[in-house]
Amino acid sequence: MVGIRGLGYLRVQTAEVARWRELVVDCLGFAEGTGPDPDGLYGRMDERQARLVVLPGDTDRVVAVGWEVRDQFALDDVAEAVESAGTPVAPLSPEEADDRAVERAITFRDPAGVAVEVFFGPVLDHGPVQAGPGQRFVTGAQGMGHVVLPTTAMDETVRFYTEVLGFLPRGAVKLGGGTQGPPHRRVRFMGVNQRHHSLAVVPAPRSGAPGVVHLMVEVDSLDAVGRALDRVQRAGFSLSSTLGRHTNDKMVSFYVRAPGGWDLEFGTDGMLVDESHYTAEEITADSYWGHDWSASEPLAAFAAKP
Ligand SMILES: Cc1ccc(O)c(O)c1CC[C@@H]1C(=O)CC[C@]2(C)C(=O)CC[C@@H]12
Ligand SMILES: [Fe+2]
Repeated sequence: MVGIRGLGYLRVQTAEVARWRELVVDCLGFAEGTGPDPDGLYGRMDERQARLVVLPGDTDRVVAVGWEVRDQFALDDVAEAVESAGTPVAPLSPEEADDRAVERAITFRDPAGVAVEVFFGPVLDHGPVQAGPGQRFVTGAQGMGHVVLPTTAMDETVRFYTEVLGFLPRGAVKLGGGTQGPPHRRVRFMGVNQRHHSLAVVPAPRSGAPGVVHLMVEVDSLDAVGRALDRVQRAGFSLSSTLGRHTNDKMVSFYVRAPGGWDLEFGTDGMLVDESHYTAEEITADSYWGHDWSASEPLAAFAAKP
């Protein structure tokens, strides 16, 4: 389909690694792996050594979004396409690649200012994935999940991901319920595999930390979502949105606020896109039911300049 096959990993930094551990390990059922930074948190979902890496830092922000390609040839193709589009590309050093448990990777900035890494050859950990009881993450051919990135350069960001990196448009939703009159601002969804969207971009008033709106991960049962929802509430995390079912990817999910003012979306029952029939549609509601955002604090990405 396209060079990039899926969301491979997300690296973030935080001033509150311990609270992150309570959220992702104790509540959301990530298995805890090990990695090069003894003070970091390495969240496993499957045979990969780590999908969600939480590193200690003084501010809360995304460090890198890692996209996976098939092999070394696909990686070279991506590097060439990005360079030709006028964006400087740097290889990661062998030490940096080891650090990420991949064979080789490159890095560059997207028009939203996010550090992107593209890699091939993830190193596997064949030990059992000690995820939450009875819980399995949905990854494999659909990748780790999806990320939603804020951008002050909407058109360039969408053009970059679609025309340079080969992401496929997977529809849109107007912001403000479409009541504001043209020109409309839209959230745009993009995919690289059968997961409806691996990436969405949202127009935002400013750039900078945290540089992300949410990360979505999927599990294989509604009961696992419900139990995680019980645990996040018992552990005193605030729900950004109640449980609901989205109209585009059909995912049943809730959103929980992570330290740093962005969200983790935790869902199940996402649809599989069949590219032989799919056309990009515009939805007019987030959800069939649920997804009440009214009690949540504003996302840091949409707050006025600090
Ligand atoms: C509409 C939708 C479909 C599938 C998703 O995985 C998903 O996260 C969303 C929600 C996107 C949602 C939005 O459209 C408007 C602006 C919102 C409410 C935010 O500020 C965060 C989530 C955003
Ligand atoms: Fe989402």
